[in-house]
Amino acid sequence: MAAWTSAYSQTWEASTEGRASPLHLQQDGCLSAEQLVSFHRDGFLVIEGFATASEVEELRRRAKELVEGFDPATRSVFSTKSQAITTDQYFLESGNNISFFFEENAFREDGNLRQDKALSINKIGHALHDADPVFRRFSRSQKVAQLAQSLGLQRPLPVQSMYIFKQPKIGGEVRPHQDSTFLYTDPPSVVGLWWALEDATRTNGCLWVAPGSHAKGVARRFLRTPDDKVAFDKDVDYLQLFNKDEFVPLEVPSGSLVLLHGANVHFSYENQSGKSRHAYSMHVIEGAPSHKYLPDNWLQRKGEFQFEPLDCTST
Ligand SMILES: O=C(O)CCC(=O)C(=O)O
Ligand SMILES: [Fe+2]
Repeated sequence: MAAWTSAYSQTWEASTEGRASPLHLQQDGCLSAEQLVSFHRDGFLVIEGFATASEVEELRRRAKELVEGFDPATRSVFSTKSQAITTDQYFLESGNNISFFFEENAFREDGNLRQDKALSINKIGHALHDADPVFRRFSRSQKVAQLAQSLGLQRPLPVQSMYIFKQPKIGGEVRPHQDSTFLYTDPPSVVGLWWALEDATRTNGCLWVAPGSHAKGVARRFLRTPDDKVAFDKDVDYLQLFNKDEFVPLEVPSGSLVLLHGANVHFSYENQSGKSRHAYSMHVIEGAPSHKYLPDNWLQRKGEFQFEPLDCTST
């Protein structure tokens, strides 16, 4: 086991000694029965080596290109602390396209960027998996479809994707939250697929998850109001519901996939280190008629791209 192993996965490894690797996919590209048990028990699962080095490289290169082609005059700041900033039209429309969100601390008081735009962007979202050919290819690859199916999704439907930079020094904190808050289906079905595109460590702001937190259900929703604003339906302080010491760090090497149950509570600290922590994340729901994607979710598709399921015909 490499030096990456977090406190959590060491425990896992010890308790599964002698069995097939709990940290890798099976040869057939599916999750093992043990991995499924672990995912449903804990609300998350780490799979190392899911993306190859060349896939990681390709996604990183493409993100770099997208940023190079972006004109920072059209600016929007991403903040999980103050959602008010994200209520603008740019945010709402980003569910349909490729939009760029700056780090909160990217700007000087005079409004100019502190550093190069390539080191100032918090994330790109939220339709990379549909609107960009390179992200589309990876997101809709057979191995991703197979993984989604092996999680039990009948009609895996990706609804949101993000390239997250977690920039050196200014990479913002992501406050504790549940992904189903933002992409609610009735009944809930969201699974987050989060790929490390660089080694993620405690130093550069890895994910922290509360094992078992999904069992308490989804605490609140983030809604699009009838006048096209966004708001939470209630105030929830996750750190009152969970102690900080219930969270474990997921220190994972580049190429790892972290699966997050939609009700899992997770967060990441700001990145105070000099190293970035790039990640690509895609949220998938059950797209079968048994599950309804609610019309008051903030992310609604209009125009060119409609939601489109992963192609499971060849898996
Ligand atoms: O990358 C992070 O720090 C948080 C990402 C996240 O919350 C997600 O992808 O659901
Ligand atoms: Fe999340």
